[in-house]
Order: sequence, then structure tokens, then C-alpha cells
Amino acid sequence: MTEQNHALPDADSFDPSASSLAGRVDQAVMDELLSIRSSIDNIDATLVFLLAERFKATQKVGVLKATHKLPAGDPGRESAQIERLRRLAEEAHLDPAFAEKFLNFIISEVIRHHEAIAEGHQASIAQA
Ligand SMILES: O=C(O)C(=O)C[C@]1(C(=O)O)C=C[C@@H](O)C=C1
Repeated sequence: MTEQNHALPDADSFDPSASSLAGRVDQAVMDELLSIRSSIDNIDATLVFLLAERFKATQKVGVLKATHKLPAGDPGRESAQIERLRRLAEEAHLDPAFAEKFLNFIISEVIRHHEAIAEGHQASIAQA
């Protein structure tokens, strides 16, 4: 059967036991490491799915902003998001500086997408 699972495109090729440590550490240690890594793999997959959903939502915001000629960035909204995420991070024992950096990283990519959508929108209007 060559049927692909499109929800997890790399499910067949991913080797969860791939490691440069193979054969260099005690088997019991390796087993424990692989067991912890299995949770890490689940979390990483979830992050990818969550990010994909977030970008689907921001894509809609980008179209709305382009249609109504609104600026790509909204610094007031960003300040509120950062303040909230820093608080949530503290409660979750995650470094708030890291949470802020991570959000800023995502938002800067979103703004890049918004600008590309706006350019495409303007070009399509100019052509009509
Ligand atoms: O909510 C918006 O207005 C968005 O464009 C989304 C978003 C975000 O990714 O959360 C991105 C850019 C803005 O500066 C603020 C927030």
C-alpha cells in the first residue's frame, strides 16, 4: 500500500530513534532518552499544527486589512498581546523574555505575509 497520510506527511520517513548517540551510551539511558523524545516529538507536531492554524487565521486578517487599506502592523494590539503572553509565561514557568521573542518572531512573519497580500491586492486593482 502506497497510500500517504497527508495529515502527517513525514510519518513514514521519520525515524524517532535517529541519534548521533546511538551505540555510545548505555542502553538504559538511551531508552529513557527515547521515551522523553517521544513526548518532544508529539509536542513539536502539535506546535506545527497550531502554527498552521494561526497562520490560516492571520491570512484572513491580511486579506481584510488589504481590502480596507489598513496598515499591516497594529502596535497597540501587539503591546497587549506581549503583556498577556509574558504574564501567561510567568504563570507557566516559561521565560517571559523567550515568550516575547517567540511572539515577535511570529508576528514579524505575519506582517511580511500581510504586506505581500496587500501588494498582490494593489496589483490586482491596478490591473482591473
Ligand atoms: O490582529 C492583527 O491585526 C494582526 O494582523 C495579527 C497580528 C498577530 O499575528 O497576532 C499580526 C500583526 C499585528 O501587528 C498584530 C497582530
